[in-house]
Amino acid sequence: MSKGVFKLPNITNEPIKSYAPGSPERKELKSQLNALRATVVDIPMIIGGKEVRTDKLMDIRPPHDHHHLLGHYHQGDASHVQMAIDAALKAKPEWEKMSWESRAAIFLKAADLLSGPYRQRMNAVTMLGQSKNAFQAEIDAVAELADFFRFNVKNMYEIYHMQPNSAPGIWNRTVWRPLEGFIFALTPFNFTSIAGNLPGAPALMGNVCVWKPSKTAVYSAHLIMEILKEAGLPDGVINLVYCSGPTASEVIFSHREFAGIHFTGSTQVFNDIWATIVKNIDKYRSYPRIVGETGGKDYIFADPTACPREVATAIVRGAFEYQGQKCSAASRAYIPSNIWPEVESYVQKDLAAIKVGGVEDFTNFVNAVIDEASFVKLANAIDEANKSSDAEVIAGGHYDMSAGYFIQPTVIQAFKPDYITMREELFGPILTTYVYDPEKVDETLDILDKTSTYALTGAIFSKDRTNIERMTERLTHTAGNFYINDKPTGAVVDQQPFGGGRASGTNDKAGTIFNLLRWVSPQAIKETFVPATNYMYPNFLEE
Ligand SMILES: NC(=O)c1ccc[n+]([C@@H]2O[C@H](COP(=O)([O-])OP(=O)(O)OC[C@H]3O[C@@H](n4cnc5c(N)ncnc54)[C@H](O)[C@@H]3O)[C@@H](O)[C@H]2O)c1
Ligand SMILES: N[C@@H](CCC=O)C(=O)O
Repeated sequence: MSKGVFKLPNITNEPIKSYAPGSPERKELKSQLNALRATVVDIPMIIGGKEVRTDKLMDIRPPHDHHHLLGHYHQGDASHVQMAIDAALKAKPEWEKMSWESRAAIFLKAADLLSGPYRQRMNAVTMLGQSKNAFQAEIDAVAELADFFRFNVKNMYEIYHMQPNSAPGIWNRTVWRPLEGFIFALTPFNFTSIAGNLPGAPALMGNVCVWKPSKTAVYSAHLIMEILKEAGLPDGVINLVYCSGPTASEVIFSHREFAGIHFTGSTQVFNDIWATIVKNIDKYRSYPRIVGETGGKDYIFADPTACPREVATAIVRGAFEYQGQKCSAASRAYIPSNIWPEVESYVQKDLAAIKVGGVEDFTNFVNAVIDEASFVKLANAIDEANKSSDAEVIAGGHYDMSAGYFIQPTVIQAFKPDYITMREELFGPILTTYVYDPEKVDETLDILDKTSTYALTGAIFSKDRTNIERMTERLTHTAGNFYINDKPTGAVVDQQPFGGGRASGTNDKAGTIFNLLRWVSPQAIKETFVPATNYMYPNFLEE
């Protein structure tokens, strides 16, 4: 129990290291990569703090080098999901009782372990397991995850300070109770930080969790658990299981104690989950909290005054960093014909210079896509564009999975604004451009608004302040994260709170109080110091 109203340590964004040639961090990271490549790891599930192994071993291989074996993980089944729920519910009473400052200390310590002694191991497992280059791993797996852990503590502190006023003679208080039951964290492959934040945020607020990571991000998920354990997270507060999504869903969504889902992933999976929860609503003790950040069809829109070099740089970084596998990645661009030849020539020049290959060679800007299923989907989209009279592949277009799942950064020019790759999320290094008549800015903004069901990120480029204001207003519902003269990726915790609307999610803004408020059920307490002793009020008295 707290005996003091404590101040938090100063909380700021984790500084990002450069990994420039000759830097100590580059040397240390390279030696971690070599060491991990020379080992075959065995990764168990973690349920109730115990390592759980099965006889079903699944390979872990780098997407950019799928002939190489990094290790195995132990695949569970429905019985392990049930074990995880039981372990979570067993840990719940003690965890709920733990003081806020101890919960805060665990997550602050985890952030310091991650950004300190574990930094290069975390980068290396993310690089090898998810095919991220050094810079992309650093901004995600270290900086953003440490930021989530630290800023969530700051936000919890602010929430706990949200207290009501009290009239004389009484004391009103708000107790920020965790939810009754357990939370299910269902996490995607593409961001180690998101994977750690989805169970981490509810746990910090006093909840217990079952966590099922993506099968292609088990390596980094396991390391997050190791760090949390070392930071002092009690056994059973977060339980890590590896099984198929439908297997986990079957057990979890029919459990009476299911209290909420913290999801990030594709829109269709989230829609199915929502429908299942609705179907099962009578089974639950309380109305479950449903938080999901989902897909995108993120855009860059340039007006006729935009600077071609700036637009081209935003396209190359926004569409192709991490192989376009950021939910925020630019995947459609609207460029007016007066600047298009110059924009295209800069993009072509940059793409000709970009190196594609494994993460071990730090000069590779683009690495592999996550797995064979994604590779096939992207290769098919390129083939379709090559066959279509409504589109033309104008850059890249090559793919090869003999050594790793490599898709060359590709630009498709669509001749119709509703060509399929202008509408549907592909989640890979493919950008589709539509060149419009500079006299038709307003009509093209309407087209942009109506072409896709998503509304996650978007960027406009212009040198004209009146246009900037007009476009910002016109596009207000098209993006939860909107950028003016910048690429649509790279949101930083506490600076550009992340999340989108429409089919892109519930927009609860990870890393903010809005998200944390979903994991508490406030209780209002009124305490009266001198209770009434007469039931009558004066108005009932006779004249
Ligand atoms: N909006 C955001 O903040 C944000 C951030 C990152 C990723 N994303 C989105 O995530 C997607 C890419 O990630 P992904 O490929 O890991 O997504 P995914 O939807 O395939 O998987 C997400 C999680 O759901 C599980 N899952 C898959 N099918 C399931 C099913 N039928 N039932 C239950 N669980 C199931 C997966 O095993 C994984 O753990 C993209 O659509 C991307 O836009 C969104
Ligand atoms: N926060 C990341 C997006 C995470 C989604 O995959 C960005 O803004 O680029």
